[in-house]
Amino acid sequence: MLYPVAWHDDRVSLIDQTRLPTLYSRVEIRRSDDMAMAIKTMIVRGAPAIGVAAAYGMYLGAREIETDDRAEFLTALDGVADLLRGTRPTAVNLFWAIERMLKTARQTVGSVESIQAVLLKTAQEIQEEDLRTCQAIGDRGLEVLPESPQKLRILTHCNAGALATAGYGTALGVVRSAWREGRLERVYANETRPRFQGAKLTAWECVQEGIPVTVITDSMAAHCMKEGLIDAVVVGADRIAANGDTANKIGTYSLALVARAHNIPFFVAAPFSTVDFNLGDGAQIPIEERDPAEIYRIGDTQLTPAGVEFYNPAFDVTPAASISAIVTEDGAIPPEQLGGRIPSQQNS
Ligand SMILES: CSC[C@@H](O)[C@@H](O)C(=O)COP(=O)(O)O
Repeated sequence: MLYPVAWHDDRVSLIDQTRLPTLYSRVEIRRSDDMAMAIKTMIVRGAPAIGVAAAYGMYLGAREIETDDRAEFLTALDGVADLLRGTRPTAVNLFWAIERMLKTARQTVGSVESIQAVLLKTAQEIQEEDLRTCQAIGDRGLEVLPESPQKLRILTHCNAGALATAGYGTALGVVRSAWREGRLERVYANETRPRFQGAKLTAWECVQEGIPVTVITDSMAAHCMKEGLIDAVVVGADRIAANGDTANKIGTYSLALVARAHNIPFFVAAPFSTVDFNLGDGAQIPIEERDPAEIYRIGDTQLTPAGVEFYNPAFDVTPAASISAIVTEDGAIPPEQLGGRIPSQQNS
């Protein structure tokens, strides 16, 4: 199993996802500002993995605070939270994990040292919970996949795999479970412009596990559906509003539309930590805009002439009505019923 975030004695070890698939390497993180930078530069990426990384970032920041005074400590910890919150705006798991760490710190009675110890334990719990959650999502996904053909061809977008979570993955968790149960023929992976998470990361994960994978460019999805090559689409999510509208990697929305046009089921696989029950609908989800260089340059190659302008939104919002079901750790939920399913810990 792949673990993109790992705690080792006194530091966090991250798989450097900017270097895959050419090079598998790990980056050692000892400070909260380095963790913030790792999230911003996408050394670690994918909503649940960002949440886990931010939780450890909060602990690293807590460890850096030099005071015995509880009030001073909690004020300084708010500063760490602000630093980490400023890294990426769309994936709600980031904010969810930071809030949970802050709440834990405020509720812990005792010395600063004891709060620091509890924060490390909480970050580890968030990580372990996400791994269990993803395994549950993967297995519960089997309940909604089409019954025929016996072996399915599943199309996915971006990377919602082990690399994007504590391990196992959400959308790719469903793929992994289907593969284990003999229900998968192959994965079609959209390359996912502009950063190629599908071509680089999803394909790499599949190759690691011997799961047959075909990479296509994003513009080929409709054609492949028309050719009868796709039985189901399964994607992850960065933030889901209470009405089921779902923000995920740019290109997901058009994929949902073409899936509907071809009568192919379109599933979102995500943990409850990705649902933002405070937002009534997807129009309120903040969409990250990234450096235009992601569009106009690949490696050292400049793709466009000088003088053109760019727009580089990293995510889009798929309306709930275009989603067949949201596969959570509690099973598949019709998007319109999501609002009634606030888990108790998010209700408080
Ligand atoms: C289980 S990960 C789900 C999403 O976070 C994933 O599909 C995605 O859009 C990741 O975007 P990224 O910009 O690579 O962080």
